[in-house]
Amino acid sequence: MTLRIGIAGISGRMGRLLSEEVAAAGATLAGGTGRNDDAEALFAGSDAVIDFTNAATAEAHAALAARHGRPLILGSSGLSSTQEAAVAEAARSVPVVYAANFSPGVALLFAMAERMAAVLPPEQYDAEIVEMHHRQKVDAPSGTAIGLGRAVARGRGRTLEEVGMESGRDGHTGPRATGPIGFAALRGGQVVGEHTLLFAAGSEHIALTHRSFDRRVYATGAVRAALWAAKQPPGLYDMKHVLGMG
Ligand SMILES: NC(=O)C1=CN([C@@H]2O[C@H](COP(=O)(O)OP(=O)(O)OC[C@H]3O[C@@H](n4cnc5c(N)ncnc54)[C@H](OP(=O)(O)O)[C@@H]3O)[C@@H](O)[C@H]2O)C=CC1
Ligand SMILES: O=C(O)C1=N[C@H](C(=O)O)C[C@H](O)C1
Repeated sequence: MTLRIGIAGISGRMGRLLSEEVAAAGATLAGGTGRNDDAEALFAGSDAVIDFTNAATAEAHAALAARHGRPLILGSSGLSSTQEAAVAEAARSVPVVYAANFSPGVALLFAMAERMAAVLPPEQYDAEIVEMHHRQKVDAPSGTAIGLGRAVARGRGRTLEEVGMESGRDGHTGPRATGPIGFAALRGGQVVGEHTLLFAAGSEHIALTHRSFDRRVYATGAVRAALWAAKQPPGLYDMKHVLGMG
């Protein structure tokens, strides 16, 4: 029997592509919801649910996934620490794949960022993250930019909260502090998603850039994650686990 996958946010930019990718993967589209639909019924009638909606809805859907015993694939970004704690709580009873970015390229970028940060001393190499997205995006910095920041902090043996984030520089900011990671967010046009991590030192710069040209790459990754998650024990996973890198 094929896996029945439900899609929360089915009419959105990602939701429409996800419907196509579910069919392309040979799975069954169990149904989909928008803002005014019955999420309870979606979870009851699906073997796994993919959510690309928004932060508040993602939190509610994490609780529904746990209540119905359904794997959850979570792509929504902009979650607060409290909302992320609710996702982690759900992952105690069901598999949850929570990825800031479902493209394989970004999974590799995170791994490389962590390794580079482990080698380049923060006293000499300032880490700066620049991202650009389409004008409809509502959260900043992007989930992927925050994920990159977390990877850099991890490479430096700390958390992002410990090293600190410097974003929205404007006016008389004073010299750059040593340690915090800088973030800049650009918005405009129809840019699907671009991220650059820059390590800047006195005598050299090294930059890693990822560009998505088609958001289908995220949809393919999310469906792959759903098929994978359906066979996993409860736990909090991300794309590196799905790709066998974790
Ligand atoms: N992790 C990843 O790889 C990626 C993550 N994203 C993230 O996914 C999210 C969605 O992105 P995108 O598709 O571009 O955004 P859209 O705004 O195009 O789509 C979101 C959809 O969710 C719907 N929605 C809102 N509230 C609910 C609800 N309570 N129940 C069900 N559906 C609801 C919206 O409906 P309505 O229009 O009625 O409000 C809308 O159709 C964002 O957080 C984005 O950052 C995006 C791309 C890749
Ligand atoms: O909103 C988007 O479009 C995207 N959101 C994700 C993010 O916040 O990182 C992933 C990708 O960059 C596209």
